[in-house]
Amino acid sequence: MLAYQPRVIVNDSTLRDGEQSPGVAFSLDEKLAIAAALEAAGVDEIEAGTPAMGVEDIEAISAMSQQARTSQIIPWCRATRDDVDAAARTGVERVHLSVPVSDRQIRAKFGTGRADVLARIEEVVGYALDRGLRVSIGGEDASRADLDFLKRVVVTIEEAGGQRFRFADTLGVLDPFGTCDLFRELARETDIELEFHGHDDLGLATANTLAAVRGGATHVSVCVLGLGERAGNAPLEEVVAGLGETLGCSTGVDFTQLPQLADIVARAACRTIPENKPIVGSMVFTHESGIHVSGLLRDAGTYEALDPARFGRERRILLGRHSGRAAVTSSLRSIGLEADQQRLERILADVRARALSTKQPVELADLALIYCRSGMTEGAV
Ligand SMILES: CC(=O)SCCNC(=O)CCNC(=O)[C@H](O)C(C)(C)COP(=O)(O)OP(=O)(O)OC[C@H]1O[C@@H](n2cnc3c(N)ncnc32)[C@H](O)[C@@H]1OP(=O)(O)O
Ligand SMILES: O=C(O)CCC(=O)C(=O)O
Repeated sequence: MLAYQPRVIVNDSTLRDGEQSPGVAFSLDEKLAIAAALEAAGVDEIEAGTPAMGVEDIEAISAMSQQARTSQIIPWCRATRDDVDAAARTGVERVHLSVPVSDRQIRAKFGTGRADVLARIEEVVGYALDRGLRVSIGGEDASRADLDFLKRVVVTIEEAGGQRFRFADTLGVLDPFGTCDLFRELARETDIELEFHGHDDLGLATANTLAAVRGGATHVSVCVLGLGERAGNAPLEEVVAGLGETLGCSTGVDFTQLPQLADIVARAACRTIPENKPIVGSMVFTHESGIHVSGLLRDAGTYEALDPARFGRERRILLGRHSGRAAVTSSLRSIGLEADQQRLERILADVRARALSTKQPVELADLALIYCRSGMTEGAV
């Protein structure tokens, strides 16, 4: 039997933490388009913004909530009555309330201590429940908090009637083994839902998110393309693919929608998608090296663990400085050309030289020219 959830709920925060990326600002139309694309991809929950920011944000969250059919729209709030009141004005049914839980943040932000945080949770959860809202609580900086205190936090949430605790690795300082252990400890303490929100300061956000699920997290907080504060958050596309591929968990996300979703978000965020970005980068299903291509042409599984078609992508073979004979022969055949062994050697040498001089892949049109030239050389000899 699996020790972790076979169906993990995805909470996408592109429109909240994602928009907190320096310089990123989404218009209402962009927010509605992103929310629609997230829903079309099968994302369960959309953290849609921060009502405390003002009327524009309240109206945007409200508009997304009216548009949504299957995704739950959830506003992000601080743990205050005023923020709950602002959230209630959006007309949503659920609210997420965040509170610092590390001693360092509690002291700096509230000038108080742990008892104050527990009292705030109790008070504000009750306040939100009285307004007919379902409540989850976010523990900001949970990764630097005392574990025994975190256990008291989850018990307090449960007793107050909250339904979820989000563990935030706010500064991205956890490692996967530690994350898994922490979730095992918390899952032993409570029956409420447990969510992980990981930042990527050490490049570990995806790994930590998968480890949290392994430890008992029921929910994962992610952003498309890993947008978010500083180095960003765990990328939605990596987490859903990783959960499926490595843990065999389903998320309900339609992987074929991921490239389009990434394009919509990248455009709205004015960010380019790195070519090697897992799942959605333009080059991640493209192969050049001779040994790989020779293997792939016999059996795609030799050098491809992920089937590009599952992600709405296509395999591409490019010619370049690392190409071998099998790749060149196959590319020539794709444009109706054949070369004997000697001619193939000349073509391969030319392909490599061209790739080096241009620092670009050698396109099929270039290959056709190289092929013609190799015929002329042959005639001249
Ligand atoms: C790790 C994260 O991602 S946390 C989410 C970060 N998101 C944002 O900051 C959203 C954008 N923020 C904003 O638009 C503004 O900061 C607002 C509207 C939320 C608040 O604006 P202001 O009233 O001008 O406050 P300001 O930004 O100067 O400071 C934040 C205040 O929230 C308090 N605060 C911070 N976190 C919490 C919390 N979880 N619960 C209660 N209060 C909190 C701070 O202590 C500070 O209080 P103070 O004004 O009494 O000193
Ligand atoms: O408390 C939360 O909801 C998490 C807030 C956040 O974005 C973070 O701590 O990184």
